Amino acid sequence: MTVDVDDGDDQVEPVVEMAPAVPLRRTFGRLWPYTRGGRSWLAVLLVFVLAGPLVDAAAIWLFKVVVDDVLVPHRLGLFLPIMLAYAGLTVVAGGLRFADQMTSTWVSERFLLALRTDLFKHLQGLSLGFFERRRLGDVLARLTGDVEAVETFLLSGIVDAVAYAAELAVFLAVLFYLRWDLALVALVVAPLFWYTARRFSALVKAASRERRRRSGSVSALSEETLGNIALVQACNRQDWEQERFLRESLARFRATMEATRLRALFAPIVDVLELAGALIVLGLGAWELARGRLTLGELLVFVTLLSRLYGPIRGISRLSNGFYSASAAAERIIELLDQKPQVSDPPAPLRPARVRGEVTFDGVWFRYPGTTRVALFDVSFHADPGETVALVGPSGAGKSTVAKLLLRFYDPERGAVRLDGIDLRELALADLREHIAVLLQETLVIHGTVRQNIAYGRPGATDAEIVAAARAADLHEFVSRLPDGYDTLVGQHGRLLSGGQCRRLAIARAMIRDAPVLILDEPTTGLDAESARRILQPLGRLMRGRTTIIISHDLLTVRGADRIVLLRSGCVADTGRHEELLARNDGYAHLDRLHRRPLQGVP
Ligand SMILES: Nc1ncnc2c1ncn2[C@@H]1O[C@H](COP(=O)(O)OP(=O)(O)OP(=O)(O)O)[C@@H](O)[C@H]1O
Repeated sequence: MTVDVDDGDDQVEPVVEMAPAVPLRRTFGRLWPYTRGGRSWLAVLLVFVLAGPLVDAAAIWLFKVVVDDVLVPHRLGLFLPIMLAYAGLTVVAGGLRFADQMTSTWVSERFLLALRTDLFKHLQGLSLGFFERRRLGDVLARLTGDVEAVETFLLSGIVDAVAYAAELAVFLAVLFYLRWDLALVALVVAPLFWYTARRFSALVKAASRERRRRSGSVSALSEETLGNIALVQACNRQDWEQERFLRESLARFRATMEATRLRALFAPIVDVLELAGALIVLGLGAWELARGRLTLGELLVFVTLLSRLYGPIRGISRLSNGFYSASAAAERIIELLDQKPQVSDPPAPLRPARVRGEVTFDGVWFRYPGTTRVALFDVSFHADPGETVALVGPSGAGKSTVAKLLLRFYDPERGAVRLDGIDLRELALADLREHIAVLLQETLVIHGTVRQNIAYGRPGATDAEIVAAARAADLHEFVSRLPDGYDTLVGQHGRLLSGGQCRRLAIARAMIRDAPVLILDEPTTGLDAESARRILQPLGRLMRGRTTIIISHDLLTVRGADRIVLLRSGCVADTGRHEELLARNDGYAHLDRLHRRPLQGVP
């Protein structure tokens, strides 16, 4: 592998933007609710964590007793009970460590579970517009890597901080009890620890934010390249993609090295500070020993306790580095959690008992978020229950936008879209979409069996209903010939099915939804004449008795519609039946001629 990609990153548009900085307190407040359900265990964990240093301090104290009361005065009778006490303390310490490890893993994994599932739920509720703006790979990286990284921030962070604080308190108390003056001297280096930690954490945070951003970029590029592999290979863009990937990976590598360099530099600096503290105390201790103001046992215990004291001080300083790097991940999660869906349920949604399927667009104006161009411009049309309304017009006229508004992926800027006379904004989103079945241009097939794909339209559908839907979609015969019938896996994106079969699968799925309103977005796109002809019949069965909004370039498929709405540049240019429009609208007649031309000469 060559690693000589120029780092002239500044001129290149960033793959993924840096998430906005969030103060630590807010990060904490935003993530704390996810500990719900595990808080009592967190309290139990704290008890274990607090008990640990007490047991340790007792063991160290026993050591002093051994030296001063057994070894120095040669009173060996006390040896056995002291050893038994030692053994007892070791067993208790081991038990505490086990319980501590199990409980802390449980608490942190529960926290991650809650955070990740909530984030996933939140993402699923976000509007289509969010996904159209964001790079999916980056969103996935936040859902996986960043969630994982944030754990340090909240749980292990808190627990370790409490544990260190407890150790500090216990050991300091014993040190002060032994010799308060020596203890004070030992603490002289503490502010230096603190100052160094503060300086380093700011630098570590900057490097960590960069690292997380680049991880998102790497993930986004992987998803885009591998998801479009056919295009990449067909256009021979592998080298270019490799270069982009390498550039982001290198940037991530550099950011990781920078964070590691800072952390690695921090450790020896702390060692030097610690050694300085210990040497001062040792010097003073030896002086006191020589003058008979300190026993040997006391000095040994003092130095041992001192080494235990610096452990937590060093730990707390290290923790602040970990805190800051985890908060870089937390910022990326909070940015997602702060996203509000562009459309949401009304506070008190109307719940009509029965929907007949009357669709009305009433003076609808619409602009895609973040754009200035008006996509729909005072669009009005009406479909009575059971009627078929066709939306036709040149590419970019706004036909698919009408469908998106009917599904309430977006809300109109002005005007209203109504179902049975009720503004869609007054209905619950789930209820609205329950009443609409949709056949998109790109047929969506999930990785699963034929049966699962059809039943995706209505969970809980019986086998008989699935077969009936497949029959109506002219799919049953084909499925019956498959080796595993309805249990045949269709492969990711329906790779094992032809375009026409995928379309019929989608028809079966729409059929089983049995919704009063149907949206057909270019139902014959991408199919050859024979396949297109073969789906017309099942489509007809699907449309029967339902209000159908059919979007098509192809005037031949929409001639029979009850009404045709001719859209041009986001406006309704004309409305009427095929013959009426043909007679009075030159633009429509022109479109019609365009569609006929390729057919001329066909026998
Ligand atoms: N997500 C989006 N963000 C911004 N602009 C968009 C978005 N989707 C569509 N547009 C713009 O809105 C206009 C209408 O697009 P729309 O997809 O509704 O046209 P269409 O008539 O369905 O075209 P086609 O027949 O090619 O599918 C176009 O100018 C398009 O560029």
